[in-house]
Amino acid sequence: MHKKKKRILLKMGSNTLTKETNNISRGKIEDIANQIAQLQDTCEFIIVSSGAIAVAKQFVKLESKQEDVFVKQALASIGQPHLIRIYQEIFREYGLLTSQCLLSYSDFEKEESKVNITNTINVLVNNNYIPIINENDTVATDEIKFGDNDKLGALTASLLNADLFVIATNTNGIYTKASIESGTPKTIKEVTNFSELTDEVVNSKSSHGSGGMQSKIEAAKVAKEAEVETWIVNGLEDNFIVNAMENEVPFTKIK
Ligand SMILES: Nc1ncnc2c1ncn2[C@@H]1O[C@H](COP(=O)(O)OP(=O)(O)O)[C@@H](O)[C@H]1O
Ligand SMILES: N[C@@H](CCC(=O)OP(=O)(O)O)C(=O)O
Repeated sequence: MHKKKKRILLKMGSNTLTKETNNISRGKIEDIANQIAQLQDTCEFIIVSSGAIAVAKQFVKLESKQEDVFVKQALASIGQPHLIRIYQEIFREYGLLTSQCLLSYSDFEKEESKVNITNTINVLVNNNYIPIINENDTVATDEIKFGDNDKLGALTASLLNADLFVIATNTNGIYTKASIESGTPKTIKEVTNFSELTDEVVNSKSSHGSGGMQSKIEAAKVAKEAEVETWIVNGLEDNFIVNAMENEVPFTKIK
């Protein structure tokens, strides 16, 4: 009998996509494609990817006396088609098909939009297309102001009944605060109760990151309410999804 595939929502931040440089890493996108190709018989993927602003910054500097956020929105508009082109080129080499969906938080508050998102994405996935989702930064500024696309990932994972929400970041999951302070970071392997985490988050984030670990914890809460399990994994490492599945690397599971 045909077994139902495990639906995985993968969130890639700018930081992991650039491997902490100022350029999008084609190698990282190849790593993602390679993993999806390895897992395609048992898993189906939906990707929430940032990186539009980072790509645009590689080749354009916008002149504007306007607020920073307007400039970011314009950069996102310039970078998004390039970001998707890079995904499309690389994924095609692995025999994988891609599509683009631009969403915003407010779309998740309207019943009609929710039904439309679900229907579109289900048709895409059922036809072996991998939807690549980003915030529609022309109309919404939630994520470029506060978030990390983490919440967008959580809302999408919840709406689309994902079996697993994987947040790729630049640490081996959530570390204990004491271990960060002593300089030997130690991963919290499993979280069942969010109150355990309130004291662990420290006030730092990576070079391109915007929300820090707190926004990932908030996202995991949203996912948990919809009974979706979240994994926070180190997306800088090669084969990070497969290795987490095989328990070969430290990461944080939030059930
Ligand atoms: N307890 C913690 N464990 C791990 N990282 C933490 C913790 N508290 C804060 N952080 C910070 O959160 C960062 C990850 O968030 P962020 O920079 O927004 O990443 P991304 O760009 O992947 O979304 C880490 O690099 C680290 O500086
Ligand atoms: N939507 C925007 C970025 C949103 C954002 O800050 O995301 P992240 O890289 O996850 O911190 C983009 O694609 O550049």
